Amino acid sequence: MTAERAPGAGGGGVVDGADRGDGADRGDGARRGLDARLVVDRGAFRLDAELRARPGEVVAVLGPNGSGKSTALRALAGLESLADGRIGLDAQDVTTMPTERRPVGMVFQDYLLFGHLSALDNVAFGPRCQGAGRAEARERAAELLERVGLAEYAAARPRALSGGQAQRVALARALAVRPRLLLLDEPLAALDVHTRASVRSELRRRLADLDCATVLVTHDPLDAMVLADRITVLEAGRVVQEGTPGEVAQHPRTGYVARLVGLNLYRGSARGTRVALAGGAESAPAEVSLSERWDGEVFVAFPPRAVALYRQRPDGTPRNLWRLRIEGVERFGDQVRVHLEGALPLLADITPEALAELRPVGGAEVWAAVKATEVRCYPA
Ligand SMILES: Nc1ncnc2c1ncn2[C@@H]1O[C@H](COP(=O)(O)OP(=O)(O)OP(=O)(O)O)[C@@H](O)[C@H]1O
Repeated sequence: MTAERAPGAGGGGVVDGADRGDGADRGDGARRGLDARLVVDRGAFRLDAELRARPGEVVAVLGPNGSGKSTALRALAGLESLADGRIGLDAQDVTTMPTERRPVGMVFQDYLLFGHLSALDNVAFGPRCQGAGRAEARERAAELLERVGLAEYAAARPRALSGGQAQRVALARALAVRPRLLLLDEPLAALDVHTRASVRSELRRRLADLDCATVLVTHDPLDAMVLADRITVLEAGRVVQEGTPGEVAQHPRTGYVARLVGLNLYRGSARGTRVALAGGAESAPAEVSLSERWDGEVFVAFPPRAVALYRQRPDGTPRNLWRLRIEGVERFGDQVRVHLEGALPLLADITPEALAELRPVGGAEVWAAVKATEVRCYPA
């Protein structure tokens, strides 16, 4: 479950058994996808971060303002030169390769579509720059617009597109250069709140279909949780945590991460007002009840402060009630954060007085309750 650090010099970062390499260009054993150490000096600020993403994997770089997210993305795109480190892409060293020659597609925060070009010509722009003929570039652009569901908007100018559609054109444009690395800068920041949720789910599905490595930067934990397979958290130019969204949410390693992902988050399958959770690890799948009806694959989330803990089974049973084991307790601001395990892993923030009343001894079992109205649900 927990992220492992590669042992030894030059290792660092997260590895798994199947892909344990040191990033050297060595044919079979070489790491595919992105394998980078980015060192950028900007006077008082220094970015020194390792970033890895396998082909088909989406890695979110999450961090507060000024933590170096944009610097990292710009360095990957070749818009920022490295003081030290290396950028490997599918075992090729692209550290000093000029931006325009890198097999990298980028979606900028406000999409930066060319206002005077049609959607089709916007998408055809990259292939044209790479030397494709006009007909070939437009053919590839048409295919990509179709893939993002915008075939009928080929002739439209950017100003005639909604925010979500403009984002799809920007994505098609980035993919048109057949990138081995896709970079997304705050991909949902330009959208209003109502559009965000639907575009987020749609973008997730599109990213899941890609076979290139994807790195996106965001300061919104929800975007990172929903869009990414793995999250790398940057603070002050350094990686402070990395892992799957579940790992990062359940085991914050800094106050920033804990506040940021102050959510219990699960994925599951909804039917009516019940969600059967996926991947219940060693235990039987738990269920979460909702206050409204949903169907299909969803995320359910609720904050630790929405959890009440009881020694005895409470009367007037709330719809979500689990018997769980206390695994640990720590101070969390003026609250106490209780780590629970069992049918589902859970964080509960309660007052020190409430903890005193529970009188937990090691491994004690308690009842954890969450009102269905506290549970947020959104499409996976
Ligand atoms: N052009 C520049 N020259 C010098 N320092 C810069 C420049 N641009 C950014 N910085 C500094 O580099 C650091 C990292 O900035 P960066 O924009 O990468 O952070 P970020 O995590 O993307 O922040 P935000 O979420 O606000 O976009 C900051 O301390 C910033 O002040």
